[in-house]
Amino acid sequence: MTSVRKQHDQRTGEAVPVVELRQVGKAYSRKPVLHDINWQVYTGEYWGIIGPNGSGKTTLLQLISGMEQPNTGSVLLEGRDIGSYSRRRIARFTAVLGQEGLAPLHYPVREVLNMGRYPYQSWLGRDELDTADELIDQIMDRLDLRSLADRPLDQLSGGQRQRVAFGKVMAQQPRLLLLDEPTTYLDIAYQIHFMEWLDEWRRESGITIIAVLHDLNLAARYCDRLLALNEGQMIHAGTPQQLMQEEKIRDLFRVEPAIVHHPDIHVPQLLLKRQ
Ligand SMILES: Nc1ncnc2c1ncn2[C@@H]1O[C@H](COP(=O)(O)OP(=O)(O)OP(=O)(O)O)[C@@H](O)[C@H]1O
Repeated sequence: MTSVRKQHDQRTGEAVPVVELRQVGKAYSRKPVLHDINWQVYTGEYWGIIGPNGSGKTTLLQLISGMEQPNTGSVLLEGRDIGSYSRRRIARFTAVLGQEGLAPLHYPVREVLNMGRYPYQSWLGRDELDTADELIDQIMDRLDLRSLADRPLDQLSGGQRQRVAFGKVMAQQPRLLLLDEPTTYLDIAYQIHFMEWLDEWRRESGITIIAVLHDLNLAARYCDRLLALNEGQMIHAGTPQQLMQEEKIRDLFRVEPAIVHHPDIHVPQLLLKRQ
């Protein structure tokens, strides 16, 4: 797998954020859904976005992926306004994995993984990476997909399709990975496998990850930073230790929390008391 290098400002020598939001606001049909978001994400960071339903998490991801445009402020990728990038350039830079994974189409798994290489292929289908086939093989091994290589997607379970979707974004070799509740359809064993694969990939390649996660315990365990949104406002940004505090979780989600510490890895974990 290729590794991602940190970008620096040539004049000042300072690290340039991979993603920067400056005073970003977004409204749908005049209804504001994000207000004045200022946020910087640096190479190799792993951010979890948390917050109640409807707080603007998916909209934030859509602004960073270029699917939606802000009404006010600007979104920058490596210091340049996202509007100045071509579609193909964004497809090489950013990969998006949603909770739905992939539609159950009649395409074999290997071909679907190969679709992740489209941004690198000429119109004749030639990949600019000579070792693209080996890359796909490595990904299939890592994700336990070898035995499914020739099976069409529409004969796989939802969880298997989600693994294929993950393989496809790995094949895309992005610098930035955006995940929207990626573990929703996975059983608890695959949830942990998935988060471990992601962690391994990040450590090897230095990829930057931003993930919307409803499961605060997974977020606290794997992310090194959390951003909390409430009604379109950025309420907190900090480490899991800073955010996973009873008062903050109570205010954000209107629940009665009890924070305990994981017995092995000493990260804060959430239990819910009866209301
Ligand atoms: N395409 C759209 N058109 C109109 N309103 C939208 C659109 N997309 C989102 N919204 C509204 O924007 C607000 C934020 O939605 P968003 O999906 O970003 O929230 P979320 O935090 O991801 O929610 P959830 O946790 O339920 O997935 C909601 O009130 C939603 O109804």
